[in-house]
Amino acid sequence: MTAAPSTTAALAAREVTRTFGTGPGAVHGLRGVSLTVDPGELLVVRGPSGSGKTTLLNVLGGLDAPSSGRVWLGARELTAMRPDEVIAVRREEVGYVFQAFGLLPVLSAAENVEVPLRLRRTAPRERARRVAEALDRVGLADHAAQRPYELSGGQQQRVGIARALVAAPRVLLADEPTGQLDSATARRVMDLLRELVHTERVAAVVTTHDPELVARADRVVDLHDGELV
Ligand SMILES: Nc1ncnc2c1ncn2[C@@H]1O[C@H](COP(=O)(O)OP(=O)(O)OP(=O)(O)O)[C@@H](O)[C@H]1O
Repeated sequence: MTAAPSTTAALAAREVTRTFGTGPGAVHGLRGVSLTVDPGELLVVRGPSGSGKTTLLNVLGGLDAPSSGRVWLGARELTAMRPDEVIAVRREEVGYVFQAFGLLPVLSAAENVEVPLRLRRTAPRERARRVAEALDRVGLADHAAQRPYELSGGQQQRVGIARALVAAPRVLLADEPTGQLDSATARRVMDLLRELVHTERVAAVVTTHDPELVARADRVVDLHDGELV
């Protein structure tokens, strides 16, 4: 019997498993993971390499389907949707921050931030307004025209955060977002991420090994061999 998610949770997973392959060689990426994240909450998922952190984020964000179990974004069950519905809901509801920033090198900071709005077919004037606002929130209003290679690592990740939040998603997923930053820069980026999660009321799931990042969580869970412990 699978319990229904709390009505206030922005994100919920119940008894999620993800198995790669079959038979004796099968790899159990996730084994019965259940969690909920509320709006404005920063949940850190900590775990050693290979514990299933990336697999969990992929399943929570609808980039991968679980082998069993259920996932909800708000009241909508991702695991009950057709693939095209999942893609549409993902664009509407989920922002991603990547370890290696994931910026397109030929685009300026502003154009990178604009990408999710173009995917959602937001009108040009509204796009320009939202991009300027998002860059301002991450302190990069004066760097809008610069390409990623003209920015520091911390600035590039701030562009990544602006891009993830520009379309006001319900959920933010970040896989080792400070993994490529020196510790002082990582602290500043984390402080910004935490502040934005709280002010924008987005439900965030962030994976990390970084103790600085763990210290800034509202809640921490540990993943070991695909299980929450
Ligand atoms: N597409 C796949 N096919 C087969 N096995 C996979 C696949 N993706 C992940 N795995 C396996 O599932 C387990 C969890 O992997 P995952 O990448 O989620 O771990 P992780 O905690 O994110 O690790 P890291 O911190 O090194 O990124 C590992 O044993 C991995 O080899």
